[in-house]
Amino acid sequence: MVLTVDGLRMRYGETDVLHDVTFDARPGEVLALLGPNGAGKSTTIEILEGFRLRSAGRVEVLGVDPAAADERWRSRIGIVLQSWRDHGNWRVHELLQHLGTYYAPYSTPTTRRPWPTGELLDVVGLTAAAGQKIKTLSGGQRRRLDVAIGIVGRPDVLFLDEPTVGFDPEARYEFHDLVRRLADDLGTTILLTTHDLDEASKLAHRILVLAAGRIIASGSTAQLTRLIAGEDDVRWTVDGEPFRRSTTDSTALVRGLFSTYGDALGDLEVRRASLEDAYLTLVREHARERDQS
Ligand SMILES: Nc1ncnc2c1ncn2[C@@H]1O[C@H](COP(=O)(O)OP(=O)(O)OP(=O)(O)O)[C@@H](O)[C@H]1O
Repeated sequence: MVLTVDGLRMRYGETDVLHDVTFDARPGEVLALLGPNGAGKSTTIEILEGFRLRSAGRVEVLGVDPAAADERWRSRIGIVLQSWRDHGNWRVHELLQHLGTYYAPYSTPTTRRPWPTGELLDVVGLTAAAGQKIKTLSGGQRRRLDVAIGIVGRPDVLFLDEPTVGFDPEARYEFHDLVRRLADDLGTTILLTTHDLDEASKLAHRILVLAAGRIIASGSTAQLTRLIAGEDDVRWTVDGEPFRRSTTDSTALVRGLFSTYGDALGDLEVRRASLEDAYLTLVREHARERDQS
C-alpha cells in the first residue's frame, strides 16, 4: 500500500476533529476526499503530508510515518498548496528550474528527477507563459504553476487540496486529463480534496466521504449512488397530464407504464440518481443521526 491510515485521531485542544479515520491506497490509485466544510479533509491531508502531528493512530505514506520522515521521503511526495505567492518577480521557467534542482540528488534510474522544465511547462499548459513574471499570471495560470511546483520532483504520491478552484472549464478539463495521466501512465498515487462532485466522480477510483471527522462511506461513484434507495426520478404524462415517481427499479416502472398506457404515454424522462444525490443523502443522514444521539 502507498497510503495506510489506521485509526487516525486528531484533537485540537478539547475538540476531536478526526475520529478513527481508516483507509488505504494502492499505487496509481486516485482517491477523492469529499465532505462538508470543517469535516477534517485538510487536517487529514496535512497529517499525511507530515505538516501536522496526529493525536493517535497509525499513518504510513510510502511505508514511512510522515511524522518521522526524512528528505528522501519528502522528495517522493508532491504537494499542491493553495497558491504560490512568493517570487513574484521571478519568471515561471526560472522558478521551476530552481525548485527542480532540489530533487536532482534524489533521481533514480527508474524515476528521473526533476522533471525537465520544458516538458513540465508543456504538461501543465504553461509553455506560452514560460517567460512571464509570476506576479503577472492570471488566477488560472497561477494554479497551473502550483500544480507544476507540486509535480516538478516527479512524486510517487501527490496531495491536492481543492486543486481546481478558480479554473475555467478548459483549464479544469486539461487538469483532469493531467491527473489521469499521472495516475495511469506514471503510477502516481493521488489524494485530492474537492467540493466538486463532478470532479470527484470523473477522477477518483474511490471516493471517501468524510463528515464531522468520520468516514461515513467509501466506494466508486457507482457504489455510492447504489447505496441510496428510492433513487431514480421518473416523469411522464398520460394524455397530457403530468406524473412523477421515485423508484429503485425504473426499468420495471417504465415497462409497466408502456403496457398500461401504450400510445397515451408521453414526455417520458428517467433521471438516474447522481453522486450528488448520494452525497447529500449520506451527509444529511449522518447529521440527523448525530443530532439525535
Ligand atoms: N489549527 C487548528 N486549531 C483548532 N482547530 C482547528 C485547526 N485547524 C482546523 N481546525 C478545526 O478542525 C476541523 C476540521 O477542519 P479542516 O480544515 O480539516 O476541515 P475541511 O474538511 O478541510 O474543511 P473545508 O472544506 O472548509 O476546507 C474544523 O472544525 C476546524 O475548525
